[in-house]
Amino acid sequence: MNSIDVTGLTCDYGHGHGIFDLTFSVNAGEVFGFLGPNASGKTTTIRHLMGFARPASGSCQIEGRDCFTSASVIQQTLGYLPGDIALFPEMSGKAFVSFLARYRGMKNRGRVKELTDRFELDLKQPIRRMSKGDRQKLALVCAFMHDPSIVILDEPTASLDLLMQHAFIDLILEEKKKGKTILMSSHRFSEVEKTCDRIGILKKGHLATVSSLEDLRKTERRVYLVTLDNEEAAQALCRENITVLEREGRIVKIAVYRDLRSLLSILTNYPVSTLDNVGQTLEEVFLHYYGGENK
Ligand SMILES: Nc1ncnc2c1ncn2[C@@H]1O[C@H](COP(=O)(O)OP(=O)(O)OP(=O)(O)O)[C@@H](O)[C@H]1O
Repeated sequence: MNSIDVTGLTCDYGHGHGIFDLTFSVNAGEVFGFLGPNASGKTTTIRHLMGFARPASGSCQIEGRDCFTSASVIQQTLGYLPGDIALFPEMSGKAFVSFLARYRGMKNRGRVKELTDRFELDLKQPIRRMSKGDRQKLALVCAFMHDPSIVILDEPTASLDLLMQHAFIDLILEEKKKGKTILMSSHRFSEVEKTCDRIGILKKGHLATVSSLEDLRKTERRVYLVTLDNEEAAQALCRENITVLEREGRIVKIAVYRDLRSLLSILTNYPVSTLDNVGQTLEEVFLHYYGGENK
């Protein structure tokens, strides 16, 4: 059984906003990255997974339970980090953690100490006095303290500094080794690259792709570096009907889809000194799906 199943999930806010006919699943023991530009529908999807909203059509299930009709059961056991962390401001971190531990019926609270040490968080301070980063650390402690088998994280490192981002990556890799299932939305390519097995990319509420990182790297798109004899030729090449990613002096970086022949036939008219196939960074692949690439 998959841990998370999303089938035809739709929430139409009108004017093209929302999520449309999303279908994907997350296997047990998998870390699944959920990516997309701002307003592409990541939080809307996660809110449906948490059972906060009833789907307009389609459904989502966690371990076979419908996320909306079984929301309270799911919420009690799941680990969840919301995108907007609105915690009780007058409570101390400690009081909030105790409140949550009681709600979840937790007996063993050893994990709280381990997590606060890991993220260097002082739980004694009132939440209203915590920095944004501290509130995010508190939310992380709350998401993992009951050792859940499934964790859903909405931009878990948005407010963390570099050191703490590393602490987060270490935590995810340890949880992954323990067989936990994690779905996390993120804008940080490096963290996704280090932790995720598969990713789904959302664009304007539609799933642009669901793919393993391995397969993403081997996309049909190849990138070539063409070095010309002079800069004028490089400038002229950029005006051809090709996808130029960038030009630096005599060197032009070009994306090619499927067939190299049309590029080769154009290049026969140019003084080419070298042609190299270069590996793409994962960031370049993502940006291609995000739609930030110019012709
Ligand atoms: N309650 C709502 N009513 C109307 N429109 C909404 C509502 N919630 C979200 N939207 C719209 O739905 C779209 C998707 O929003 P969502 O918050 O899911 O995006 P996101 O991918 O999480 O964005 P970000 O990366 O900026 O956090 C946006 O255009 C947003 O304005």
